[in-house]
Amino acid sequence: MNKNTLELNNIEIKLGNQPLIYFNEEIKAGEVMTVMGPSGSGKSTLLAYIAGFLPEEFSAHGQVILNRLDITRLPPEKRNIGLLFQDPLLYPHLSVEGNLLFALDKNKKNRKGKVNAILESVGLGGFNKRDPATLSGGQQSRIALARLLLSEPKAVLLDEPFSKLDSQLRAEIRALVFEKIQTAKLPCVLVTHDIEDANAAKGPCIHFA
Ligand SMILES: Nc1ncnc2c1ncn2[C@@H]1O[C@H](COP(=O)(O)OP(=O)(O)OP(=O)(O)O)[C@@H](O)[C@H]1O
Repeated sequence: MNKNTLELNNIEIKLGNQPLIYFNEEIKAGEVMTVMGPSGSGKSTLLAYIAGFLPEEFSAHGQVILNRLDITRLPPEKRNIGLLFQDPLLYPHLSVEGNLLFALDKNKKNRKGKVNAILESVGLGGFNKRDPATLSGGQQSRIALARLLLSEPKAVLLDEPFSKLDSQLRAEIRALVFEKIQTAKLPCVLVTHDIEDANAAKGPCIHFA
């Protein structure tokens, strides 16, 4: 059974006429595939292709299959893919709770209960009314993770989400993110420059030239 699998089949991306990426890999449930390589080698471009927002300067072939469904031509909002970036990108005009409710389907029952539970699970129980600007970098990362989990993605893409954190905090947040990905049995692609991220991840490690 290949449920909860992200298949990247013969992905070929060019920038103008210039080949940038050729790529073929399968990421299983709970696995984190690490993508490393020099600046400009196409790491973020691969994530943009998987998520469905490749800029028009690029041309691409190949299939993105998520849980056996070909999502290659679906718009980003229909792909059920969660993203975390270097910046937590919290809405500054909303409280922590407001940020989390925003990510939660309006038709869900017990929305506040779900927010409380997810805050507990990322170690920030009771932070509901806090202004995101008053949170530390690590706390903001935890809220960004909570928001991602509330949106119930079927796969997760991480673009250097730990790189602004100091090394101890980085290890702590990385362990939390990997634990949640494993528990939810999600396939994940992690772009990073840090070999410690790659060592901590369970899954294939790819180097772009
Ligand atoms: N919208 C765009 N238009 C034209 N070229 C682009 C565009 N976006 C990215 N590029 C180019 O595509 C190449 C790959 O960029 P990409 O951001 O994927 O690299 P990266 O490996 O993620 O780099 P970094 O480690 O610095 O984040 C680079 O040469 C970049 O300049």
